[in-house]
Amino acid sequence: MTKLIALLPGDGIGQEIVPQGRKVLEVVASRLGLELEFEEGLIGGAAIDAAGTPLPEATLDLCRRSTAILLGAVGGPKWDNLPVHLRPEAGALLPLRKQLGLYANLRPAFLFAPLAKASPLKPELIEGLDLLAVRELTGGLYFGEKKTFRREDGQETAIDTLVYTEGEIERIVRLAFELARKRRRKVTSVDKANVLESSRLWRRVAERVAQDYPDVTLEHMYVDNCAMQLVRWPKQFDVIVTENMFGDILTDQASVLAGSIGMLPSASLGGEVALYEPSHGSAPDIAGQDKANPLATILSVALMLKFSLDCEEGAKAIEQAVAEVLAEGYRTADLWEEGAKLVGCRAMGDLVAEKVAAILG
Ligand SMILES: NC(=O)c1ccc[n+]([C@@H]2O[C@H](COP(=O)([O-])OP(=O)(O)OC[C@H]3O[C@@H](n4cnc5c(N)ncnc54)[C@H](O)[C@@H]3O)[C@@H](O)[C@H]2O)c1
Ligand SMILES: CC(C)[C@H](C(=O)O)[C@@H](O)C(=O)O
Ligand SMILES: [Mg+2]
Repeated sequence: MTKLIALLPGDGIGQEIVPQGRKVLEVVASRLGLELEFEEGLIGGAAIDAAGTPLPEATLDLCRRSTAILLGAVGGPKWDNLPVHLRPEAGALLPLRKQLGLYANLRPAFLFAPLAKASPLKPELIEGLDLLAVRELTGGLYFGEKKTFRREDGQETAIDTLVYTEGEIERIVRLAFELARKRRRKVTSVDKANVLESSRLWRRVAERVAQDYPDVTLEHMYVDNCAMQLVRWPKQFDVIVTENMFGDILTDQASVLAGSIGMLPSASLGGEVALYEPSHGSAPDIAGQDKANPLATILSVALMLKFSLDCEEGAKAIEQAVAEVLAEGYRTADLWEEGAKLVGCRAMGDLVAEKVAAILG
């Protein structure tokens, strides 16, 4: 049966990287006999400009009809002065995640061996890095009550609220344990339980869930320590599970260990449709210049094959293709090192697509 893939390029480099992801997916599909159909939708600033709203009904409808979604990025300076809820980020990306029930955001930080020199850490600290961040995606500070008002003393005041229910915590922590079982059997639950009530609840729930997984080690770590440990000794981590905003910040940091933010893919799961997107943003500083690294998007396609299209073989072929292209010395500018062969976004997409074709025969 033909499966529908929604393509939402969005803004900035989103327009350049999504076509590379599609190209690679089409090669996998043609070699392995997957029947896929693609339909493009508007989101973010592009949707504001074309349709007057960051998340048009037609886009939501397309997403709901799809098996999986490949998203580029949203946002950019052009829309920065809009009220928060009308902006591409809080007006489109967050409601899309929420409405599709995508509470689990998986962000694997994996160092491809040829990129050891692109990492800021010494080779012995970084070689073999393979950690998985499991970020809660539809709760916490992003989704609690917010308001701005003038206090009695005349001070302009703003409030954001960090709310979690035990059910929201339990489902994400449970997923982290399930994933750890297929890996190195260690879960680090990251919180700020020395200060926050929501973190104290998070810790209690994590302890409770851990009882169902006696074969997996649970450790708790404060988020500030985690930020430090990530650059001190990242290989101590297997699966990190944490609340929405902590996960947002820690994963940008972890991406650099793997060479660049342009290397960090993501899968957002939990609903009937899953969403795949690179962890980075629309990179307005390099947009439209064919400089963006498309590998986070291409590796997100590998996650799509694994989690939504039941095609482990295609996912593995993409990962192998990326490894081989990097081993041959090709680099986008963010990964540049002496002696490398500099390529643009489209050329990197072509190289991976050709390699996938060769691997799958
Ligand atoms: N999921 C999303 O759609 C998403 C994620 C993060 C930020 N944003 C939005 O993107 C806009 C820009 O945000 P920002 O500048 O803070 O973060 P960003 O991730 O877009 O860029 C940060 C830095 O990383 C570089 N970079 C990012 N992706 C790259 C890639 N694939 N290849 C090479 N270099 C890359 C950029 O050039 C920039 O120097 C903002 O509007 C922000 O809200 C959207
Ligand atoms: C754009 C923003 C709302 C988004 C987030 O914080 O979730 C982004 O930073 C991400 O990491 O996907
Ligand atoms: Mg982020």
